[in-house]
Amino acid sequence: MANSVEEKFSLREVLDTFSLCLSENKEVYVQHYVEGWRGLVRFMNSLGSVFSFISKDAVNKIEILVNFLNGENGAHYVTIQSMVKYELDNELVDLTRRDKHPESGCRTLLRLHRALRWLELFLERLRTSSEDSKTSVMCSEAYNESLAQHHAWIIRKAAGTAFWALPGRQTFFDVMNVGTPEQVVAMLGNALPLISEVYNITENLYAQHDLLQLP
Ligand SMILES: CCCCCCCC/C=C\CCCCCCCC(=O)N[C@@H](COP(=O)(O)O)[C@H](O)/C=C/CCCCCCCCCCCCC
Repeated sequence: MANSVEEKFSLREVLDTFSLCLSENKEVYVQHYVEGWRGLVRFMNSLGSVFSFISKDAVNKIEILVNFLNGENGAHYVTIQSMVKYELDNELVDLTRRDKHPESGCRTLLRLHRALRWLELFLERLRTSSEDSKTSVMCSEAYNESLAQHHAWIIRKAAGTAFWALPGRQTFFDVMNVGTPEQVVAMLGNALPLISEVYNITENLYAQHDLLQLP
């Protein structure tokens, strides 16, 4: 009993983790970024095994970044900015096709970065939704506007099927464990600008170095 209380998911805590991502000079801490994703994956796992193919991929990418952070060159992976500089300076990124560095930090983080755009779009829809809005529709619209453009047909099909298994809006809100729908809306209103800022800083950094299409 004590365990289940301790482990109860709170979306507020997860989104707070994203607020820790930014340093004073607006660099993005990799540690907090992956912690934020870990929390989101926990939330997704609580929705059922139909999402496990998605969470496996996310966990795999989180682990790749954690291994860099804990590895001998970990000091270079403290922020996304230092990671990009280190990997580019040392030719550790496959720029045109996957070859010597198929799992660089830069390409791995890019996949999560694209997913962060999906999250931003989905949460914004959720924030402005009404009682009869369908989470499956909000989720697939957000997906089609973001991640889908980078996914093969088979992945899009599987994702589209999984979205139909999403619980309704009220159950979703309950699992988020934030409080009343009004409190959820307020919390999303506070969290979204932070998520957008992390997204925009990363997007600009990747654009500046021409890294947005890494294979
Ligand atoms: C209101 C509560 C907040 C919502 C909580 C959302 C929880 C979401 C948690 C995790 C999201 C999944 C992140 C997925 C990362 C996908 C990265 C990716 O694009 N990987 C593909 C490309 O990788 P490489 O092959 O190039 O290495 C890979 O092919 C993908 C495979 C799996 C399918 C990914 C489908 C993504 C759908 C995202 C929507 C998740 C919906 C969850 C609904 C709660």
